[in-house]
Amino acid sequence: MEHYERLEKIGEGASGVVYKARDSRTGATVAVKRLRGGGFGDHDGSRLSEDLLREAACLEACRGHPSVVELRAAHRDGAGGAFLVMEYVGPSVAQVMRERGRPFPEADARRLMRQLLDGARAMHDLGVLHRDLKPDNVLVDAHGDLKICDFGMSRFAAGGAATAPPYTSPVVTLWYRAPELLLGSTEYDARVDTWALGCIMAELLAGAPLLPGRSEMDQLNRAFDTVGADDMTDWPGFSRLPRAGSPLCQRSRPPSRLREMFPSLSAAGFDVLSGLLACRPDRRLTAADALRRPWFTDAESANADQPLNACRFTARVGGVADAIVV
Ligand SMILES: Nc1ncnc2c1ncn2[C@@H]1O[C@H](COP(=O)(O)OP(=O)(O)OP(=O)(O)O)[C@@H](O)[C@H]1O
Repeated sequence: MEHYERLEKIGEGASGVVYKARDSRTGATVAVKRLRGGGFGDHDGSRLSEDLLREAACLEACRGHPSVVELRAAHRDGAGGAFLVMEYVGPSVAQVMRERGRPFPEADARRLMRQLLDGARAMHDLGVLHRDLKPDNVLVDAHGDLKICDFGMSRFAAGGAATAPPYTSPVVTLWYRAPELLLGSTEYDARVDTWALGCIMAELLAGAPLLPGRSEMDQLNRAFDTVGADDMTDWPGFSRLPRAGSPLCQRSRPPSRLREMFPSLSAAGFDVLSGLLACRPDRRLTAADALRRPWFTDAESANADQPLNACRFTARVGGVADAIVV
């Protein structure tokens, strides 16, 4: 860590603290995430090493994709700490939305979703599940482009018995958690990420979270009441869900309210939104499917996706940083 001059704290979460820092060898501004110990398995640092290796390995696999934050280095220090050094990007979409205080127009939302879906498609092709996509984990750079960060919950899911299901449940922050996860699934796939991307798309368009649940069951109720239960009980994987017997699944539900919630969204935009937010995983769009829908492929929409004004984002960076004394 002696090469990194700590500048200011820029974030803090369950897995660690993130600082803006300067690499004294190159002068580059970087983000350094110090992974926190804690929990029984950390006594000898083995759990910390495992977490560091997994987050670093998933980031490393996606390295080079413009919509994924770039890993520069991963270190363990003598004091039992672990660090990830990444390119410094900028504020999160959550911070930008809070300070902006109003929804994004459809053309901006489409441009941002194209980047997020392309990053997700690339990571899913590589067998990486992010498992914690949310506006806090999407960063905005000085050009207004998005980069997915925080691979602390991610894991490899493809190939080899060691990576086959069952997977951990619960994963994903409550408001962005797919119905099958809320029902306890341990055999989920990349579509848990595309559900979260559907929630992010709705949030960009509405300026507020779509499903701000207070508990797992409240979250499931809100999901069913908003997008419809979509014959969830007929999904072939339904009977294997640990909470398949929940009375919430038997209750009759009104049809989806999504269209009335987004009346001015174009038909092509609604096709993507409703496809990402299909309750049944087998009917939900993958990231690759979504990118092939007319909202993204129409020549007119491709041309309309102009870059957002960079100043809109950079002006806010100083306001959200929390300066510390080094
Ligand atoms: N490369 C980066 N550039 C700029 N800011 C970053 C970068 N990486 C992380 N941050 C900031 O730090 C915050 C926390 O980072 P991260 O999500 O990786 O930590 P975490 O401990 O896993 O958080 P959580 O528990 O909330 O998921 C992010 O929301 C973001 O604001």
